[in-house]
Amino acid sequence: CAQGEHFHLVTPLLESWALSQVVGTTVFLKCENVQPAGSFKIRGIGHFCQEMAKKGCRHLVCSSGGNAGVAAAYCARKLGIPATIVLPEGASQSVVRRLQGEGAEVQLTGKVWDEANLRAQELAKRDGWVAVPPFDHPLVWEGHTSLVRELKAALGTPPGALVLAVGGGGLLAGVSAGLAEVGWQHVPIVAMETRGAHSFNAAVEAGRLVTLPNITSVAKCLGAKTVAARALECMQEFEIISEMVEDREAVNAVQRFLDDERMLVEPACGAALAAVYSGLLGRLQAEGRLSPALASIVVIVCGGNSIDSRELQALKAQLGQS
Ligand SMILES: COC[C@H](NCc1c(COP(=O)(O)O)cnc(C)c1O)C(=O)O
Repeated sequence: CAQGEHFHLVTPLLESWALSQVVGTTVFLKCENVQPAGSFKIRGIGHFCQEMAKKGCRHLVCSSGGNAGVAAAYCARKLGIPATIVLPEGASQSVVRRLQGEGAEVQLTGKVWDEANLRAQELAKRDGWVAVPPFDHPLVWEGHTSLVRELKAALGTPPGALVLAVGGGGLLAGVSAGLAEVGWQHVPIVAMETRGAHSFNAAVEAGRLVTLPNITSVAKCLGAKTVAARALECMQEFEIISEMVEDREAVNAVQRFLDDERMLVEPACGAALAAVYSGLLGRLQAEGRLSPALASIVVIVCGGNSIDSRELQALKAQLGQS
């Protein structure tokens, strides 16, 4: 559909010489970090907000680790609807500043997203208010499918594997739906989390939804204590490999990506990039869980606003990295 009909951009699919060297096969980067509002979220959140506006919603309220909130605030401004964004207390100042810049009211409450979400659900009871789900809603997943249509248009033939990060599982659910839509349902998805925000991996290991006791990872934007049920269902319908990396691997990947491609992304995105930089993809090939001869690999560079050079230095110091 014409650009004017949706808020997201068609993003570049860059062939990365540097990451291709690391993996030994062609790595394409789907650059969602250059989307308006700074991450892939605009796809699903934009679609949801536009549908709610058509139904006469008068106030949007979004609980978020940060990026869904920035997307919701951006959409609200474009739609001329007031927005209230509820974030956990530890949310990065750069995100709070950005939200205020978008004209949204910001509330900080709770230690993790799940607690902020309780406040958003309360506020959504007000007349004309609508809660914008950051990851667990069919309209959000439907909006995210646009990413896969763009991959199909750009590549023609399916990639050997797709790498993405999992927080609440909305991106995974949307990409899976997109793969089914374009006939690529057999493309393996490497679903990455950081330890301490690994609600999807815990659910996969247990065979049922698991609620983590807390979020201990620095990747707060992956910090949903329970993954969406739909994400776990996708395990039955698609080729999904659930993997976990340490915080230091995710932050190291952020640094290496900055040096390799001159783009700064947050640790949530570093979790996906760590599949390349930590050697995990090579290990999966050696174990036979991925084909040794992959035609190409697409990494979804999900982006994220919760990072700047000062925060990266602080993270490296906190994790004892030079
Ligand atoms: C608690 O936070 C959930 C959600 N962030 C989710 C997120 C993800 C994972 O997407 P999901 O699996 O939640 O759809 C990946 N990469 C980035 C940069 C993200 O911000 C949010 O912003 O509210």
